[in-house]
Amino acid sequence: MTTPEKSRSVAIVGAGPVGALMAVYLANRGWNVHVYETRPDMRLPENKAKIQNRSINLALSTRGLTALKGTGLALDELIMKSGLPMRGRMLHIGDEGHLVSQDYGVHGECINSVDRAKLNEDLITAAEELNNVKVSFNLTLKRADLDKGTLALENKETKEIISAHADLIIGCDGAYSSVRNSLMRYVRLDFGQEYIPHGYCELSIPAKVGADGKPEFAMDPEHLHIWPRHKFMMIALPNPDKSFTVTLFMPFANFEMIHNEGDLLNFFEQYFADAIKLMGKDLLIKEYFKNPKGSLVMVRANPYHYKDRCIILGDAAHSMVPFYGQGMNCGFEDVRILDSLLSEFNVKSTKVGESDNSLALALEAYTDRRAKDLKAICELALYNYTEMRHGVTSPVYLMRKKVESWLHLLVPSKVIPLYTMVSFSNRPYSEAYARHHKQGFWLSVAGAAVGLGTAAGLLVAGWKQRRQLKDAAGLLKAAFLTAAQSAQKLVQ
Ligand SMILES: Cc1cc2nc3c(=O)[nH]c(=O)nc-3n(C[C@H](O)[C@H](O)[C@H](O)COP(=O)(O)OP(=O)(O)OC[C@H]3O[C@@H](n4cnc5c(N)ncnc54)[C@H](O)[C@@H]3O)c2cc1C
Ligand SMILES: NC(=O)C1=CN([C@@H]2O[C@H](COP(=O)(O)OP(=O)(O)OC[C@H]3O[C@@H](n4cnc5c(N)ncnc54)[C@H](OP(=O)(O)O)[C@@H]3O)[C@@H](O)[C@H]2O)C=CC1
Ligand SMILES: Nc1ccccc1C(=O)C[C@H](N)C(=O)O
Repeated sequence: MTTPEKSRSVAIVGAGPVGALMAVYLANRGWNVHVYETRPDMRLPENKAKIQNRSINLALSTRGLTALKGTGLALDELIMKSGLPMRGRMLHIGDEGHLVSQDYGVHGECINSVDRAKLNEDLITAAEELNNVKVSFNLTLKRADLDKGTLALENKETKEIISAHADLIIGCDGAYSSVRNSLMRYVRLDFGQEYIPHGYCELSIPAKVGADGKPEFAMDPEHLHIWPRHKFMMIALPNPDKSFTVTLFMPFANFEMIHNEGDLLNFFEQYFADAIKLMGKDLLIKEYFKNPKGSLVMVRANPYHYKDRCIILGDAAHSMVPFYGQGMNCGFEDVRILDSLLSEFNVKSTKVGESDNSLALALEAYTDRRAKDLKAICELALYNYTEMRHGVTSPVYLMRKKVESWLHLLVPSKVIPLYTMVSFSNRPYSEAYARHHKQGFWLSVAGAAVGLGTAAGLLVAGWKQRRQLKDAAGLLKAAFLTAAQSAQKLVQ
């Protein structure tokens, strides 16, 4: 007698961007999907006010777009309808905010500023439009029994505990994941949580009124604006209503030194004078004191799964600091990769007898293959903070960037800038990381050679002219530092 086929049911905990996208992918495979979300439905007008002023926009790039496209529902196009392409960084240097543009890619590649709430709402709607998806709000997962496949969920309003069942439980419930807490009781889960000493506060630059009375951007909207101040920084991303969402990242110790309006204005006059003009003092004061000072946490976990019963994805598995603009992109890539493994291991939408362990194998392969990539992007995200707040102003960094871009144009298969590999490709993060290090030595040598050559040329051509001597001295210094770095790397 053959065992009757059993439809696979999946409970996704968390209807954030990753949970909603996972729901679409699994529904496309014919699974029965139920998503449980602790928050109220943010598409309802009465709930909108509750989520205001929390990380309003996000940078969406190739990995995220590839996963959205992979649904076959043109979700990439839907989200990009209101996305604003940013082709580079605009640095606001010094007290007067002298502007310097640095392109992200040599071929005009862009990352895109998208509205977090709208993206999340669009994905939930796309999931709900599929017949086999149900989304329930106001339900908080309290605990899960992974062997039995049961979930205990609390109704946020009535506090009643309801129970649900699923063959597979997927934790997409963010950095403080409850599914992960349950998973820890079933597997020897290596786990780490680390707060960095820096936090963030969101501010804004409103649209200005144009000559025709219509709203206009107060700064160039095709850039991600950065005020690099070495130990801290401020950034701004454009919004479709022509405002900018500004985020001030700095050590909590510095936030704690600002007690009143006077302290705040003194601090901004000293470091971000050009931004005060754009924000307006009143709005700056109002937003700074009203908006929360968020913390920044890194979470690492391994493994990500338990048998064929549970897996964690997105921030639940790998919360990272936001500085590469990759957290959500990486979470979307998690979904795409898990889906491709379900195909590779021929996991059917129905379970075929007790001996069908295809799902367990697919989940195991996910942990095995994904771990090194998630480790790499978490490290890169942290590294990018130093680059954004400090590196972008250093001559060594600038020279390396230039040389790297030239070489990429000349020999694109041999030299690819790290930023291009991370933000404009789907190449595994660990490969990008390893390749960047390999390229590093030769780039430093090439950088030093270019620097020395240019400096020597300048010296010969204009040794009498002080200004050129100054330029040459700068370049020589950069070349020397680059050469010293190369030598150091060689010794290591
Ligand atoms: C300041 C800042 C800027 C960022 N900028 C970018 C960027 O530019 N680009 C980028 O790619 N990433 C960015 N990120 C990272 C990005 O926000 C996250 O990686 C992304 O939100 C993760 O999505 P997620 O669905 O895994 O988790 P979340 O977005 O955290 O969603 C989790 C969901 O689960 C729900 N939930 C939690 N607990 C429970 C429970 N017990 N029961 C039921 N539901 C639950 C939550 O309410 C939430 O809706 C940024 C992060 C920050 C803080
Ligand atoms: N990597 C990072 O540094 C950061 C990442 N993020 C990511 O972006 C997502 C969206 O951000 P946002 O909307 O601001 O998220 P929230 O700050 O609103 O938090 C989302 C969820 O996490 C819970 N939570 C918050 N702080 C803690 C804590 N210290 N301990 C336990 N649980 C906590 C909240 O529970 P409750 O509803 O009970 O308050 C809520 O369920 C986050 O969920 C996270 O994944 C956000 C901030 C920093
Ligand atoms: N979205 C962000 C949120 C916070 C901090 C940085 C970003 C970035 O996107 C940085 C961008 N990738 C850069 O390297 O210039």
